[in-house]
Amino acid sequence: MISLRNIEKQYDGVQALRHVNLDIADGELVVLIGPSGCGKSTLLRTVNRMTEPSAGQIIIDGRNALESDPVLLRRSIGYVIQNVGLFPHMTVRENVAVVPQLLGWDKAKRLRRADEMLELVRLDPERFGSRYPGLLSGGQQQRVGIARALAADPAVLLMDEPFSAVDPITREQLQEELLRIQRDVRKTILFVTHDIDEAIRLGDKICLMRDGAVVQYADPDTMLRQPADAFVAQFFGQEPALRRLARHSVADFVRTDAASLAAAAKALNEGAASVTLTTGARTALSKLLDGQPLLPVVDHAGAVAGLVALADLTLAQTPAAASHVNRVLAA
Ligand SMILES: Nc1ncnc2c1ncn2[C@@H]1O[C@H](COP(=O)(O)OP(=O)(O)OP(=O)(O)O)[C@@H](O)[C@H]1O
Repeated sequence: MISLRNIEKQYDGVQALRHVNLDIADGELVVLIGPSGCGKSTLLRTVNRMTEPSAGQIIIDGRNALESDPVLLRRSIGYVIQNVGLFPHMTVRENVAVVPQLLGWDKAKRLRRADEMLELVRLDPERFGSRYPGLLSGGQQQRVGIARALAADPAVLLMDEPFSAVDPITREQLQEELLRIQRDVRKTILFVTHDIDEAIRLGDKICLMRDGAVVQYADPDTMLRQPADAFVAQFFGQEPALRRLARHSVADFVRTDAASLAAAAKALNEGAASVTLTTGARTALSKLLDGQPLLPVVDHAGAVAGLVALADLTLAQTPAAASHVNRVLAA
């Protein structure tokens, strides 16, 4: 459990954080979001004391973080940033093993651990372990960054816009991977983003900030259904029901009956664009709105897994489609 109590931060003349109170339960992924300059990164960085608060308390698992040795504190908390910050002259495996090395693990143990972490983020250690980071794609580097942050098995992970620098398709894959990893490892995660769909997709809770203060702290569904004020409602936009689709992937809507599988196979043979089971439901909806009446769905091996149709994803188009969508959204 992380408890932030009455946190204030002043820079010369700027009140970056105002009276912030926030409790983050163990194993929860909390997304910080809000307009540019509202204090998201500053708040994130107070947790491992890269930024020292001007006032307030930070309690991590009952211990006052402001009384801990800041260097040891930082080593005990994973940190992932936008451009990863991998060491270019070290191999991928050595990069992942950096914190275990600082913690004094012996070489065999830390390299074994690095390979386990690379497998966790689905990078084959045989193929990627001895490469240098400059030879990896942006998405692969981001996976290495996550593997590195998890290597010493920290209970807490801080992620500051980790997926902002990659293309939208890679971003969706990384989001899916993070959710999968989180199901396995259950870390307490604070995650900063600018992207509302990303916040809704990933957050167990969302903390919306404005001018250094918390405006609303709630699970995504509550935030969308019961915005605390006009600012929150405006921030999340006019279409809360469509926003809620962001929590879903194609797998939640896919039709897998024999007729659908046959139609999907036929469409694929005719060269139709496809989506995967992990494609976000909103991405699938935009493709369908682009004019394709149905989308074949394939699994990770490229095999036909079913199809999604516009009626499945547009709310209330037909009573049957609406009730199917509402069933999924209510689940
Ligand atoms: N080192 C610093 N010195 C002075 N002012 C700072 C410093 N770091 C941040 N600030 C100011 O504190 C406020 C909050 O900044 P912060 O980076 O936390 O916001 P943010 O919500 O993460 O912004 P963005 O979304 O644009 O990254 C801003 O007004 C910023 O200009």
